[in-house]
Amino acid sequence: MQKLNTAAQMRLMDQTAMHGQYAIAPAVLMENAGHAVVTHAETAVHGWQGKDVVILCGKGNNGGDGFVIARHLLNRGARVYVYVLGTVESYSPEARAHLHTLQELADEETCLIDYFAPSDKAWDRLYRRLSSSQVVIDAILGTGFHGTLRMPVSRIVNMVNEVAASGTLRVIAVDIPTGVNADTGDVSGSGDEEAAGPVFADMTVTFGVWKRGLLLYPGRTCSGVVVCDDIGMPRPLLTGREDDGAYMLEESDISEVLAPRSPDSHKGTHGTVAIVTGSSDMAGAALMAARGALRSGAGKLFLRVPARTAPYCIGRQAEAMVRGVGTGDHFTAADAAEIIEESRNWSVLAMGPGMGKQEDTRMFLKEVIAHTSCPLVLDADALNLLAGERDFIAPYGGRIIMTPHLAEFSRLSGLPLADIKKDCIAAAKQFVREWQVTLVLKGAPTVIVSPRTLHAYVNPGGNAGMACGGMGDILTGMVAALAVHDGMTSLTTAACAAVWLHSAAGDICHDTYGSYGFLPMEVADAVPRVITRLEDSRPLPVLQRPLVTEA
Ligand SMILES: NC(=O)C1=CN([C@@H]2O[C@H](COP(=O)(O)OP(=O)(O)OC[C@H]3O[C@@H](n4cnc5c(N)ncnc54)[C@H](O)[C@@H]3O)[C@@H](O)[C@H]2O)[C@@H](O)CC1
Ligand SMILES: Nc1ncnc2c1ncn2[C@@H]1O[C@H](COP(=O)(O)OP(=O)(O)O)[C@@H](O)[C@H]1O
Ligand SMILES: [K+]
Repeated sequence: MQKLNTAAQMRLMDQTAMHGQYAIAPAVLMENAGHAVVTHAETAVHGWQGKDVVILCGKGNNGGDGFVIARHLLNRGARVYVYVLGTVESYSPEARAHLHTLQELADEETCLIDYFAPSDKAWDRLYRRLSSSQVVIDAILGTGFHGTLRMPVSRIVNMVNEVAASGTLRVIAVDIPTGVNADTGDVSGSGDEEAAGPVFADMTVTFGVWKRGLLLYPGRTCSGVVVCDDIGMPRPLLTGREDDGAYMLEESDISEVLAPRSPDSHKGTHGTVAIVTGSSDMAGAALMAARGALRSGAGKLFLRVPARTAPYCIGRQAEAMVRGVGTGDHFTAADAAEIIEESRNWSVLAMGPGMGKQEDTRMFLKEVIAHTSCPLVLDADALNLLAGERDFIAPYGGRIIMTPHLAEFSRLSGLPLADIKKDCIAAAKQFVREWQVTLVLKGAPTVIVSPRTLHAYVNPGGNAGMACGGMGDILTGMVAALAVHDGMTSLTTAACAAVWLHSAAGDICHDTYGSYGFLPMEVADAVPRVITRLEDSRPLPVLQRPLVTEA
């Protein structure tokens, strides 16, 4: 699991490393940062020897990294053209020291330093320099960026993007591309066509730990391939938990929590999953949720649908035990007692996909939530029906997982869609603080938040081929099956595992079909292969350990 930090958390990390107990000299961290960029980017640019490299150095410490980069590139045989956007006095002591060293190396031939002062001539010179170079290093702004890019940075960035679009210039970003908000992934110019956009990099070498903006869209689109280098930060700072933590899920996190099946297990060991959902014209949603659960290892599966939906479901998924409830084409309050009674034998209950939005279905839903005791997975129409029902839900939140996509989340929470998109991690955490549920905010990427710790887990996988009706229904069944998977330590752990497996199965389908036309059922059918891959990759039998520390 990789930490995903905000700019403020990075500042604190830097402060603790340099001025706290560890007392690392600031120039050393900057040295390590610059050296890391040169080393990691070497393969991406097919070697530095003989390359012409433009290094754009802003007036903060990101620019300071640029001075270090220039020195190391000279040693590797490149010619460097360093554009300095700050004044010598304005730099931090460590950046100034590195600039001083570089000045000693300036020879007008292999190392040219230009204190950039905008003028027609200067712009023209920069454009020609970019056009005749093979690589540009974006050391303009790092985690200190906020708001919208201002002159002269805005024009420089536009120029870099324009020349890079011609295809001959590789763009390497230092720490984060200039113009990407490290906390949110929002970028300069979003929503304002007049404003300058961010740098679009081929590669970003980031320092210490990942910044959230490198993983969240649209920032992720600007970052290219991301490499994280620890630059010698003390280990406790790299791995310690943060108060407002966010973490990126990785394959090893999931393989460690999915316990191998015990050879003498039986169907009762693997959980009795109930899916209570569907309505007259949405039988498919119920069937897809059922398939998601079965392909994720549910021991037994009960499917309960409205009476008139049952004929479309019976026999379509032979493994599911299907029955119609009531008399109509959607659930009504009168159907609740039967489900509540049956739930005594169920390990988990999922509701919502294709359930419809009738008022009497809302009554049914609230009755079932209030009078059952097993974990509940609520998706799709169940969430639409519960919009604004925070006070009703919160007391039951400890056993509820909600899996909204962004539009459902907007309806449910009352937050405008644009605000959610601007900072989805903050929106998800705020919601969980109030509603007290485990939240799976689906999208690209999907964010899971634990109600106990308020930590956010971000799943980087999946692909645009998964943007297809029914994909979420599969996930609903998967979350339910994993919630009662042998050895899961919390609903948050189960939700993380389900989301990761779902996206990895989607990525297998992408490998086969590309971005178009693979089906939700095919994603479900790929899940066992993902689980097998995880089992095969395990070096040794592992002891169960919690993915999510809930203490
Ligand atoms: N010890 C440290 O602090 C280390 C920091 N490092 C580097 O330092 C960077 C952070 O340095 P800083 O905090 O100095 O921040 P930056 O270098 O990102 O830049 C801050 C400057 O940018 C200006 N600025 C902010 N928004 C702007 C906008 N919209 N348009 C134009 N100018 C804008 C600010 O006024 C400020 O002068 C990191 O990203 C990393 O590259 C590395 O050297 C590793 C060690
Ligand atoms: N571009 C994408 N990248 C990654 N995952 C995606 C992408 N588009 C969709 N998905 C995933 O597919 C699923 C779609 O769910 P949802 O919108 O609820 O579909 P439906 O309601 O039609 O079943 C979510 O898990 C989402 O994260
Ligand atoms: K940068």
